[in-house]
Amino acid sequence: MTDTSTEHPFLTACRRGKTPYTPVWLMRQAGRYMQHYRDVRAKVSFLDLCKTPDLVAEVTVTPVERLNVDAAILFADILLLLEPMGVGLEYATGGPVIQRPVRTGGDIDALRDPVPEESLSYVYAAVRSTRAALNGRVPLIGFCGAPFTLASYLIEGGASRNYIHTKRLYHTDPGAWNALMERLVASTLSYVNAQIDAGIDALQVFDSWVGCLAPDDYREYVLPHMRRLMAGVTPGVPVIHFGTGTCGLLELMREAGSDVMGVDWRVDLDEAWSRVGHDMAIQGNLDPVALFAPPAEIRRRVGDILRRVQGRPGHIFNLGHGILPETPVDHVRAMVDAVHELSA
Ligand SMILES: Cc1c2[nH]c(c1CCC(=O)O)Cc1[nH]c(c(CCC(=O)O)c1C)Cc1[nH]c(c(CCC(=O)O)c1C)Cc1[nH]c(c(C)c1CCC(=O)O)C2
Repeated sequence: MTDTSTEHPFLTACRRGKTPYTPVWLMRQAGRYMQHYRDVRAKVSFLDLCKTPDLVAEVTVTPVERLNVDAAILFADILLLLEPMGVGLEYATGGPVIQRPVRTGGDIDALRDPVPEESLSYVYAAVRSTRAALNGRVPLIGFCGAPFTLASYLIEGGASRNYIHTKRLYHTDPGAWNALMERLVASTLSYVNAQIDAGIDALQVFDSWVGCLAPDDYREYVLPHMRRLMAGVTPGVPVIHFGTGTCGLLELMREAGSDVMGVDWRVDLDEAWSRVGHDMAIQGNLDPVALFAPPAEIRRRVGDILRRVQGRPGHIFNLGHGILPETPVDHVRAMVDAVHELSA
């Protein structure tokens, strides 16, 4: 795994090449389920942690060492890009809060356009210090939020159940909606292309909440923006496109143009793969709650997912969404070992 002269299996799988085993990493692999992370967070707030490159490197690398996963994901957050837009980003105990949500065309006009190279320079410093700490052991994944999911936080002011304000904006003022999405795409592209310049090896675009949309609304109000986003990413770095609840959207999401499709557990992986097409790689898709089962049951379920894809090159094993804070660490390690052993 320390041999940097050959490409790492994670990157080979993103390009649908044959690998000696199925590579695996986990969304939220750095987080509260790990004692080490809780110890760090006892001393520093979430935002200050994100803004301290040496601490970012430490919490990014620790799960790689403890779990033996095949990729690291930079410790950051999709909402960091919203802070320099001037809307008041805060991480409260109940989750992230936007203090001044945008609801009208006037609110959208008043947003600042972030200059990521300046206001988010701490992210690029974190990429460099994390790369140095990883020392070529595994590739580093950078990430961003997709414009729909970012817009939903900006408009709702936080998490949402029904996305009423978000949907009402495109129902009542599609011009303002498209202006907001265009600005989010432009800022996101400067943000991620500078992550690529700083040294990330792959990019994951999180459209976590896009599954709330009817397919016609996705096609009209989201897909054109996703296409421009994917087309604007500096070539050469594989792009993973992830969402949850996307069973009704997979064929449309394919048209956005990523290299890898990330799917949750609500769809069989082989069905998802044939629907997006075997000319794309696929990532997923164990239910995060399956990690609360006994290790023997976890292993059986890992085997079920691996059997569904029948060793076809281009599968990256992951959960269908992030690890939950209460998850037992030894069960996570048992899952990673099961993926490596059963796929070898
Ligand atoms: C929707 C979204 C957010 N952030 C992110 C998404 C997309 C992924 C998904 O769908 O879960 C992405 C994200 N957020 C975080 C990472 C770090 C890398 C990793 O995956 O390990 C990543 C990739 C750290 C974090 N981001 C956050 C935490 C918890 C903060 C803490 O330490 O208290 C972490 C580890 C805060 C955050 N940030 C966000 C929420 C909803 C929350 C609160 C939920 C929670 O508390 O788990 C927005």
